[in-house]
Amino acid sequence: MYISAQKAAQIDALLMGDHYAFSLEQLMELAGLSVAHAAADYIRQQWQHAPPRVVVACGPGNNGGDGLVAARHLHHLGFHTCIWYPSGARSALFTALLTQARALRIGVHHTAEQVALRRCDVVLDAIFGFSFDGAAGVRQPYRRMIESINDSAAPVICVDVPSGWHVERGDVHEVAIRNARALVSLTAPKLCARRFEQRGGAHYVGGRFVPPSLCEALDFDVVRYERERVITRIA
Ligand SMILES: NC(=O)C1=CN([C@@H]2O[C@H](COP(=O)(O)OP(=O)(O)OC[C@H]3O[C@@H](n4cnc5c(N)ncnc54)[C@H](O)[C@@H]3O)[C@@H](O)[C@H]2O)[C@H](O)CC1
Ligand SMILES: [K+]
Repeated sequence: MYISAQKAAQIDALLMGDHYAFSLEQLMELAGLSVAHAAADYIRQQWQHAPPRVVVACGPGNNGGDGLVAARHLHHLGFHTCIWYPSGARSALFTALLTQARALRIGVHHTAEQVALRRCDVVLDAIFGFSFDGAAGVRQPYRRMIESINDSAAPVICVDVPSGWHVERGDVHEVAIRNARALVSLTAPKLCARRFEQRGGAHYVGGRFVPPSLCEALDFDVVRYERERVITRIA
């Protein structure tokens, strides 16, 4: 069930290829919806009385896009949410996601100072996913972003991969998210999720839309989902 970075990229390419014809918009919406449901489930178990502010930290790629979608769904689920997005939108899709968030009065910030992260916040880490390459370290402004999340000691819920972790080998780099409490794997857990589970973190999987023929073609399994749920907790 645990897959390599290469297989994760192959799954995405096949989903968006001629045979299955999903659009990136569709996949991101499904991913972000699953992330919001998993984050809400985790937060409601941990903070029964005073739900925290959720700071959604978004990186420059599609993992960041999942974060932008999740921020909107978390708002609809009743959470106080803000977005931390240093790169700004780089395509019409991301511009639309920001417009949708702003229309809900979700704050969109560029710097750590504007976000003013506090220990009582929860961070949704959507900085890097399965395309992270840590061989030459983390480039700015994301190095600073990860360091200030670590300095805040706020608990972190990670989208697909804890940012800065090696997608397969886990927490082996100098700059990486340290206070990861929960992980939401998308479609199938990446190999680093094994290390995450060994540390006792809560592990959810989302993405209840993958055609069985695609699993067969690429030789991987998906988790079982109960009733009408879009996420399942596996650890
Ligand atoms: N199948 C699904 O369920 C879907 C999952 N999705 C999410 O997409 C990400 C993968 O997205 P991708 O755009 O390929 O890459 P990332 O977001 O992981 O990051 C690429 C981004 O980061 C920059 N970068 C890479 N290494 C570094 C570094 N060392 N320092 C600084 N910056 C770095 C790179 O230049 C790019 O800009 C997956 O994990 C899911 O979360 C999709 O939503 C589609 C469906
Ligand atoms: K992440």
